[in-house]
Amino acid sequence: MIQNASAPPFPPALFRDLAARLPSGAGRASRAHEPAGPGGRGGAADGAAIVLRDVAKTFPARGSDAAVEALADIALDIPRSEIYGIIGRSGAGKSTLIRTINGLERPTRGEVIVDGVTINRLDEAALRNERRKIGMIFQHFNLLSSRSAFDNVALPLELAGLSRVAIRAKVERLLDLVGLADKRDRYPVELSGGQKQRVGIARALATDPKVLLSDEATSALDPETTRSILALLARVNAELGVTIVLITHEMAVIKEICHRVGVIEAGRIIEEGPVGEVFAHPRTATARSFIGSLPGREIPAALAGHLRADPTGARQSVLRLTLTGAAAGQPVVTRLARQLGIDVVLLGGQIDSIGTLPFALLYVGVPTQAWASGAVGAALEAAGASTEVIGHVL
Ligand SMILES: Nc1ncnc2c1ncn2[C@@H]1O[C@H](COP(=O)(O)OP(=O)(O)OP(=O)(O)O)[C@@H](O)[C@H]1O
Repeated sequence: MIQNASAPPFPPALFRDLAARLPSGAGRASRAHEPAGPGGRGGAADGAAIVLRDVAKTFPARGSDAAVEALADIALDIPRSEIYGIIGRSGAGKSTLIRTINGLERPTRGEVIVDGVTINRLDEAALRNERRKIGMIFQHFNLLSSRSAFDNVALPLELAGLSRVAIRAKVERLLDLVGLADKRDRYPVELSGGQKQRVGIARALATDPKVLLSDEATSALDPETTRSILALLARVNAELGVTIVLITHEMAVIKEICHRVGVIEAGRIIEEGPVGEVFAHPRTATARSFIGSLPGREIPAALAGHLRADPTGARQSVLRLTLTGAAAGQPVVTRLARQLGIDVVLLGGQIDSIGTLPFALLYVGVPTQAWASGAVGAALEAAGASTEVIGHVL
């Protein structure tokens, strides 16, 4: 069954209704990349939704397999009502991290505090109770195939002991919320991937969680369906105020809806900050490579084979310019050419935005002599461009 990728109906009254029933902080209208708090730390005044203090997780040696240090010294503050993305390659520790946040894994060391409660100190019964504040969605949806969409969403409410009447009212509202009112009696096998994920989101929201964890929730979906699911998550965050932590290996997902991002590698957060800042000024090779993997960000193929690291005898130096905010709207390249009286060749790039932040990445060629003199670098710095030399051409 093909999912209609166009935006589903989201009756505003329905969001208001759900928001009114959620605890403080919910329903705050914050748009993606524009968290409500100062300095991009939306809700910093309310405290963080999730705090990880020096969290480590080592899986013990088993048989001939050595022990694995999956997480090491993770310290993170995830502000309330934000969308926090964690990106990393396969085996970096993403799933272990998210499973540690919802108490499925107990850390070997450190503290995991969700909504003020140190969850790794709770006994099983208290943890089960606390988990109601934490919803989770999965790459492969994890729906029960023997239950209809309605009954899948109803399950956590049945477990919580709600009456049939209350369950019915709530499930109908949630199915409406995710745009699936007309599919309530369908079984998972009769739904598209995007529709199954909508059921997953409705089910995760059933217990009015303060935090929603998303474990590669769009990795099994096509690009259009991915966008529609991400739009739904952004709306859940903005209108219900639910803090979302999503793990992914795709920078496009981070770019689309996250306020902040943490880059995880070998069990450590090696870089973190507001998405715009990390995109504009990545500090680690891993972050640069994730950003470079976005369409339009790679070095133009026709150029890649001709680049040399050594500028000796080169005619042209190839620069990668990153312009964000006001600088992205300025005629930086023409000004550079005029100011220094040099030819500047446009070789490739992309004009884009991260949320509402304008963003341009340009590959330009300048005379090697002008680059070597330092004049080009100084003029670009004054214009607010972040500049990297990526090679030289004979
Ligand atoms: N239950 C376990 N027992 C032993 N080792 C484990 C266990 N779970 C994870 N690991 C190891 O911990 C490391 C981190 O795994 P994790 O699944 O968290 O990575 P990931 O970033 O989610 O990877 P992927 O994107 O491939 O799912 C890996 O080396 C993995 O083999």
